[in-house]
Amino acid sequence: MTAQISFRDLTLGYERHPAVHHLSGEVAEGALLAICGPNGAGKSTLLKGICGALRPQGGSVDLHGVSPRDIAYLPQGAEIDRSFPISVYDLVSMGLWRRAGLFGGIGRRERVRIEEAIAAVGLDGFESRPIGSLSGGQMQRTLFARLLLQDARVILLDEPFTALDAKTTADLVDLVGRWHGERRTVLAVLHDFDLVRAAFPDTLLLARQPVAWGPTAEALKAENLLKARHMGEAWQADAATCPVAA
Ligand SMILES: Nc1ncnc2c1ncn2[C@@H]1O[C@H](COP(=O)(O)OP(=O)(O)OP(=O)(O)O)[C@@H](O)[C@H]1O
Repeated sequence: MTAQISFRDLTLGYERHPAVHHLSGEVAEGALLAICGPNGAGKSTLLKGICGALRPQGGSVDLHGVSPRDIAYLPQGAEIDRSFPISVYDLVSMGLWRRAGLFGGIGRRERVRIEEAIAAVGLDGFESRPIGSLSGGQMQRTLFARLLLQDARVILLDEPFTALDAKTTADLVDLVGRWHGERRTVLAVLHDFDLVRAAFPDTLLLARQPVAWGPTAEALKAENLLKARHMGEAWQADAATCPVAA
């Protein structure tokens, strides 16, 4: 196995409060990994640590030559500002900015790629719509089209299918499968265990500390889920203490 991401006794948190700690292990290049766990388990925090938005309080994340800037990261819907006055076409085209630059640089070839990405997510005809007028599902399709253009080796998705209908979910899960087929490394935070079992070969079950990590059927065994739940309930009481970060 060639490692794409290595965690070494990683601790991530906010001020002195750790949200993820004692995480060690490797994500293989080309892996399709679900990250599951109770609310507040540190799942979003882990993605932020991988893409460099949050610096480790302890330990390290090694991306094996991939720059954090070359990672495609889709945050939770709530963190995306939809009041910004921009069209579907322009938002999708931002997926090319690393190559084309922020201003100009979009020629005929790039325009074809943008149109193809919009078509691939089923949004033909929506090109000039302001993003503020889109439904939640249409917005998520738009963001996936932008990811398509980013052409990243590592893709991080934070609850990408939450509040989507079955058809939109199925279409976007297909895109994730396509990235997996292209041997990109995809990590997705998910709460829907049925979906994880159906579409994600491997799972990291997190409750601040790793509870289980491996083939999905094994990681999501009832006893592991129970353990994660108990660990989740336990930290509510004394969330502020951590011998590692203190
Ligand atoms: N910006 C922040 N400042 C301070 N604490 C934070 C911040 N963001 C998250 N936290 C805390 O860190 C812990 C982990 O949060 P995180 O968002 O990573 O959990 P999660 O597993 O993604 O949860 P959920 O399933 O509810 O989205 C929580 O206790 C949360 O309150």
